[in-house]
Amino acid sequence: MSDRPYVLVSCAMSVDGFLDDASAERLILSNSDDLDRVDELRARCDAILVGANTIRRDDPRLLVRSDVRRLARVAEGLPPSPLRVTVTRSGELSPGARFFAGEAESVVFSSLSEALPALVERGVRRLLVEGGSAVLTSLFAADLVDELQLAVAPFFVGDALAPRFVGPGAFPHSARRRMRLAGVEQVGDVVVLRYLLGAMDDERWLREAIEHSRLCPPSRTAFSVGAIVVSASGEELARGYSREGDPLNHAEEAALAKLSGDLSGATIYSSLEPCSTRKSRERSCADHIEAAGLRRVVFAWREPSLFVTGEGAERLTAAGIDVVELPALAPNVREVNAHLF
Ligand SMILES: NC(=O)C1=CN([C@@H]2O[C@H](COP(=O)(O)OP(=O)(O)OC[C@H]3O[C@@H](n4cnc5c(N)ncnc54)[C@H](OP(=O)(O)O)[C@@H]3O)[C@@H](O)[C@H]2O)C=CC1
Ligand SMILES: Nc1c(N[C@@H]2O[C@H](COP(=O)(O)O)[C@@H](O)[C@H]2O)[nH]c(=O)[nH]c1=O
Repeated sequence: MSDRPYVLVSCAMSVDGFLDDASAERLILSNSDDLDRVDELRARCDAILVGANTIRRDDPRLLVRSDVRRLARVAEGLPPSPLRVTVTRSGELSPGARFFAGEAESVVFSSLSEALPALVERGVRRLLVEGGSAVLTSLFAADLVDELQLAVAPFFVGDALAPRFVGPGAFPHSARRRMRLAGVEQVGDVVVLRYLLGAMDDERWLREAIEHSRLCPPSRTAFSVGAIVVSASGEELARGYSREGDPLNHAEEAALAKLSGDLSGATIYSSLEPCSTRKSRERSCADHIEAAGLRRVVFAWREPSLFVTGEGAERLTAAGIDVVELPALAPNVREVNAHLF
């Protein structure tokens, strides 16, 4: 079992890096479309965490607002809104806070190091952290964030007493370990920057999977693919290559067959996009990945339509799995498969 969930930080800051102003009123930095984007993130996670001071200052509900999204969750057998989580050392939380009211469950921990494994125990695989500054500083400094979605609002706050996005800290992502920019989205007058913090690891593991594919017995009718399953804490769990042990085996299938138990925090690195249909067997690699409970897939090369039409990335995304494509490594995969072209 992984020791922590996939941690996605979502917050909005002013162009000069503040999460709020210093007044007692909550400052809305997002616009309505951006708040709707955050609502979608809420609907797709298992729990939402904020620091105790955000509860004291903002009195947030932390519920999914959209009826459609709440109903869709219920149809999937989930509660209408995710579990609400906070951390506090002082324990100073008002029982009348909205955090404790309404249709979602609420849970309070005394530290982040207690909270993360306990949430895994409760079945939380994907945790959305919305702030505030102190909690974000701790999580980033401890290298516990997998993804950051940062909305930048087009105005200044300019008050030294206001909370910054993060305070000072020894952050592992410095100039020497840059986060990977995975997307830039304009939402009206707000820009949303999406960063992946395990970026260096992604590239390293994917290169390793491509090297592993060199072990494949050559075939004129199938690709040579390598796959590696890595836990949330960065340990290799299993690896596989095409035709390993059986001439019909795919790499992802071979790797996953070596594993059992909870793989929800793990990532599978595959040199080629996982297949969505196959001629030789009934279940595709996309099926195997979904069935194994993996929530993250990283691959280098979209499957060229030589043998079947690949829609693995689309299928996995539609199943709520995070799919990351690193096309910069696609030529390396093509080189291993040069005999097919
Ligand atoms: N723009 C945005 O997207 C967002 C803005 N905000 C803003 O952020 C501000 C709040 O930020 P901030 O004041 O930094 O507070 P936080 O919300 O980060 O809460 C800090 C409190 O959380 C508890 N805490 C933090 N870290 C730990 C830990 N490791 N272990 C145990 N408890 C911990 C402590 O509670 P205790 O004191 O009880 O011991 C601490 O005082 C508000 O103004 C809010 O509006 C918040 C979220 C999103
Ligand atoms: N101000 C601000 C955010 N603030 C976050 O939203 C919480 C309020 O949630 P709720 O009561 O459910 O609406 C608040 O406590 C804080 O965590 N979020 C954003 O995406 N953009 C914003 O501009």
